[in-house]
Amino acid sequence: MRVHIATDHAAFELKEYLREQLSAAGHDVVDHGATSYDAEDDYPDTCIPCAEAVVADPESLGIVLGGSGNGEQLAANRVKGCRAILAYNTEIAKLGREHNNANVISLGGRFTTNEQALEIVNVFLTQPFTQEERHARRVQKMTDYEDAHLA
Ligand SMILES: O=C(CO)[C@H](O)[C@H](O)COP(=O)(O)O
Repeated sequence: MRVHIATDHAAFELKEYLREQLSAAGHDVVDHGATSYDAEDDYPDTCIPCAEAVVADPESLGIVLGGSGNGEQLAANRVKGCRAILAYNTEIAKLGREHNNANVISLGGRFTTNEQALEIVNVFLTQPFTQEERHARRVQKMTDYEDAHLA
């Protein structure tokens, strides 16, 4: 699967780890930066382009990383068509795919080990959306809102 990934400085090492692990597992990983550690960088600069790439490539999924994951999720969700969840365990990641058809996962690198993050990401990448009517209906209502109100 093609996987778009982005981070700020706070999870730079985690991004490098995930990129290596996911590439080794056969995923086509597209790295949207940061490309080096810079304590003054800003998460919207990498997370928004990452979310844009996911929306433009509907077969792909995305990962945004930061210290908490909060701002990174917020930044990704500025992009029309992006459904980013903040996940802190495997069950939340699973539900994000099953119920919400999330296409981006946000993780807080200051609150998870590299190994925990990889486990969460692997669940996210492998769990399909259920397609159940009630979940599809709710996701569609968000899409309808975007289509009606967002450029
Ligand atoms: O998690 C984040 C945003 O939600 C950022 O990674 C975090 O705010 C960066 O903090 P600092 O500039 O103090 O390293």
